[in-house]
Amino acid sequence: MNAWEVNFDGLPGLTHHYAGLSFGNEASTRNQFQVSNPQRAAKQGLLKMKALADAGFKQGIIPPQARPNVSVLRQLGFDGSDEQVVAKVAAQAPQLLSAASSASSMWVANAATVAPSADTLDGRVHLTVANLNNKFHRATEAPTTEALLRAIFPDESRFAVHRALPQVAMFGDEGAANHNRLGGDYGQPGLQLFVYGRDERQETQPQRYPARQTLAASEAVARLNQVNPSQLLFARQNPAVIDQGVFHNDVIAVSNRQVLFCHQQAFVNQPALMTELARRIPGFMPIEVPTARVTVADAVATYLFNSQLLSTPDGSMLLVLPAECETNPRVWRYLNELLERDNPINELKVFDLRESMANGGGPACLRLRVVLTDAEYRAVNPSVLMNDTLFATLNDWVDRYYRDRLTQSDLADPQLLREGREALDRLTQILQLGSVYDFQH
Ligand SMILES: NCCC[C@H](NC(=O)CCC(=O)O)C(=O)O
Repeated sequence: MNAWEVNFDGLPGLTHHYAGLSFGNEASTRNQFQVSNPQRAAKQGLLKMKALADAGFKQGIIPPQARPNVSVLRQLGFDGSDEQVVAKVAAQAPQLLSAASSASSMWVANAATVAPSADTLDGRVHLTVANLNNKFHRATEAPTTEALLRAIFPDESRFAVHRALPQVAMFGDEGAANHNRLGGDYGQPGLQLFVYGRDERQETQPQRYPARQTLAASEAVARLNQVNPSQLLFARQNPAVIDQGVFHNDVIAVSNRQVLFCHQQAFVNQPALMTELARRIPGFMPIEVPTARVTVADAVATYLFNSQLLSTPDGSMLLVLPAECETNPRVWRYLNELLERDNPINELKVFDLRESMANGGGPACLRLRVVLTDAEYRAVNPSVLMNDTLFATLNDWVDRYYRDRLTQSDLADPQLLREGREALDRLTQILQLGSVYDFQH
């Protein structure tokens, strides 16, 4: 079956700011209380989407969530009108207002785990929403993520959207950021490699930072997504790299078709894993970057592996990288040698995504990959697919509603709440999504 990889990018929201909410994500901690520029964040995201759409890749968009999240603040005991809720939390617990205002839903690699129809027992595309249980500000994303995915993939005869796993640590699930699909053409059955950081039943844990994804969660997602059991493999991320800031597997590995581009220290028992992958994937091509060339610290600082590895029509591959890779001489030298070597990667494309990067989100974090057949692609809500008109409309929309400067104290401004709702109401019309936000009900 002919199929495509369609990338759906999350759009940074109007309250994008640096709150230091993600312990274990070193960029988040380091940049706490820096001044953000939500308008620039959104435009950087839109430019990546447009450039890839112009280069012939299929590209969609996933809108931001409504923030501050007033309903979660009510759940925590703040009451009154919506404006009063915001005023009270700002005065009594500004860190909670910050968490309830996070624009973290932009990192849609954590929105869900996707199984293409070629891999599933019922022949539908399955998407299981991630519970993001490890961080409060992210765990609140799940219900709206589910509503958005249902609005984007409405045809239940082709798409199955599953709600998030139970919200407990045992089932901590971070979505596609800990999931790789390897194989041949996109439309052929692939091998789904689920990567977990923690298995509550055994094994040592990272010492310093939390492991967000559990094996029990990965197993449940594979069941929900009806992945053919013969196409499944579970592997453990190296706890030592989690302790160095690799909070998701997509900070240390990226795959496309037969290629797995990863650091030498990415996985536990890595040589055995590579042997197993070589046995199960025809033409498997690992590209393992040795520590002697690029350290884990360099990988975390530059997000070398948080790149998008995209197939071009001639069968070669393109690596989409954040600008931080270009300014690190070791990483940049390695990448340029990679182009010369015998492998499918023959082009690098660099994007300025600094607003997102400063919170620990690179090119791969910003996109959710959904492999779709022609018929499935035609069943996607067409209004979310990127083209010249949508790009122009969204740029105007960003200019109209987004601020170019935001700090923690600005979150208390009741006008920010009103601006956000007006903007998202308009956005759901542009993208023809119907009523997906709480405030619209
Ligand atoms: N895949 C990239 C996810 C980045 C995200 N950062 C954050 O939520 C930081 C938010 C802040 O600190 O303001 C996270 O750690 O889950």
